[in-house]
Amino acid sequence: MKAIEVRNLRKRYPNHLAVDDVSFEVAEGEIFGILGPNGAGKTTTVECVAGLRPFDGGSVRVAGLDPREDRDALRRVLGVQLQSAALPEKIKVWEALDLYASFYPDPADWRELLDQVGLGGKRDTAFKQLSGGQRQRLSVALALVGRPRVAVLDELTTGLDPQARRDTWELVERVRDSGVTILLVTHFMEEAERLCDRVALIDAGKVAATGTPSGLVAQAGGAQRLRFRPTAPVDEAALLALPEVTEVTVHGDQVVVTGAGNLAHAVTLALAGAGIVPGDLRVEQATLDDAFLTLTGRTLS
Ligand SMILES: Nc1ncnc2c1ncn2[C@@H]1O[C@H](COP(=O)(O)OP(=O)(O)OP(=O)(O)O)[C@@H](O)[C@H]1O
Repeated sequence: MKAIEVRNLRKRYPNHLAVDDVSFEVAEGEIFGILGPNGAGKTTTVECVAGLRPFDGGSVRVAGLDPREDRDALRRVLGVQLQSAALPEKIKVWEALDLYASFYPDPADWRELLDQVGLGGKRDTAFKQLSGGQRQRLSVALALVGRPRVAVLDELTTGLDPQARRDTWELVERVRDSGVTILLVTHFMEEAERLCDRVALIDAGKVAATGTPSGLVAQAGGAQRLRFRPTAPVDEAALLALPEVTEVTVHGDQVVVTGAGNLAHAVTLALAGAGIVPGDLRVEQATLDDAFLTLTGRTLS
């Protein structure tokens, strides 16, 4: 059985078709990403998956359960961390966890969970006194306190500084290693590339493509770019004749070579043969953003 199955999901708000046709499957133990720009319909999709929003068409199963019919059973297998997790300002960290734990028949030991998310020293701190990163980690702990099989994490690292973001990524990996399947919503390409086993690229309420991050990049052409300042003029035609090269452009004293395969090796070898040194050589790999652009004509940001 798949951990999550979404088929032809459709959700219309009064003035807006937010989710037009979204289908994907998530296997047990996967970190599955929903990646797309602001307004693409990501949050609406996961809210429908989590049983928090009615939808107009299609079907959703989480661990075989229908969020519309099996609400109580769903609550026991699914943990949800949403973008706008609002807690009372004065509630202490331990009180929030204790409260959430009381909703479940067999909750996790929240003291252990606090240590796992790195908030062991903050148990008596009021919610309003936590930093952004600490609030995010508390929201992950709250999503996990019911020992879910599946966790939904929405825009988990938005607003965090780079170090807090990396810490949160490690936390998510540890959660997955403990056996939880994760559905992760993000509009950060780096986050999807770093964390996700597979990704659905969502644009304007539709899935543009689904696959592994590297597979999606390769599917969209998998282009690489080399930039360098040659010590002597390059023979553009000779570079273009290499099977790895698709384009050569010269901007002032900088040359940009685009291609695929073992591009860096082929080009540097050809340059060496001509006695040219590629100064300031930089190799740029195509990213999920490039893949998104190729597939949709839009960028993620
Ligand atoms: N409650 C609502 N009523 C009406 N329209 C809504 C509602 N919630 C979202 N929308 C609209 O639906 C579209 C999809 O919103 P959604 O929040 O699902 O996108 P998203 O991909 O999660 O974006 P973001 O990353 O900005 O959260 C947007 O155009 C949004 O303005």
